[in-house]
Amino acid sequence: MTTTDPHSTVLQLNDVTRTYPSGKSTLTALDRVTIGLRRGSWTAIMGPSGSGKSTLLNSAAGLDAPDSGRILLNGEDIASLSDDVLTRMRRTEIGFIFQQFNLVAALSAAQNVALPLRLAGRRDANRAAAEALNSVGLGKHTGHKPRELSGGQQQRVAIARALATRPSILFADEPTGALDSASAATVLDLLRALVDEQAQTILMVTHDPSAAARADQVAFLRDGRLVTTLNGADANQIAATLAELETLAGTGVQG
Ligand SMILES: Nc1ncnc2c1ncn2[C@@H]1O[C@H](COP(=O)(O)OP(=O)(O)OP(=O)(O)O)[C@@H](O)[C@H]1O
Repeated sequence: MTTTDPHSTVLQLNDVTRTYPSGKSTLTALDRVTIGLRRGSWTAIMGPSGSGKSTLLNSAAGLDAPDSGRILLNGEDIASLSDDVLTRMRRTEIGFIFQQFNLVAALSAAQNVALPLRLAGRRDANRAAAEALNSVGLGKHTGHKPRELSGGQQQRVAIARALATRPSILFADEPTGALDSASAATVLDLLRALVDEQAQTILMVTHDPSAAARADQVAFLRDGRLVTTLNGADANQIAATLAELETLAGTGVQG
């Protein structure tokens, strides 16, 4: 399913709306969001608490179905896929990394990375896992359990695991939220290199303006709406935009 067109749109959300029941009314977590991610681009999603960032990530990853609108992954409408096909697609076309790494504590780094490859039926899972760990600079730590690794190293194992199946897109939910600034910088350098050198596509939710500044574009949500996008902005510009949105969040005032 992976396309090799260097300029292709990997992920496209068109007019995506997601509501939740809230007492007698409904809460609009995503309000007609439209955004496209080109291959080899890194997009950060920011916004005040409750603005819809997690809902956007979960919808884009096919974990949560929108009420209306379309989500296309490599041109395919994920709503049109059967559960089986969607599950298989998630295993191979989508990688996920989380704030708390979510590694299996009882397994070594290599076994953690081999897991998705085994699920995908790959016979060369061990070799591919070793290669993936090598590529994130952890070739000497393949036998270590998560507790024997630093937070930054654990996140790099998680990145190797997420990318082992060579997915079209990597979803990152606060990937540096649990890291000190030096480890965060190493992880962000790795993500940047994946985008620049391997044309990896990344969609990242973060509260940290300096993490968002490493992305190519920063999309800001407020009250479920995509209100503005910055390209190539520095951390100060991003922090200022976020602060402005935080003062307006929940007011219904259009920024
Ligand atoms: N399962 C759910 N049931 C009801 N309401 C929900 C549910 N999930 C999210 N919401 C609501 O939808 C809105 C958007 O939530 P979401 O978690 O996407 O925001 P967020 O920007 O990720 O917030 P945070 O930065 O605090 O993680 C919030 O008002 C939230 O309370």
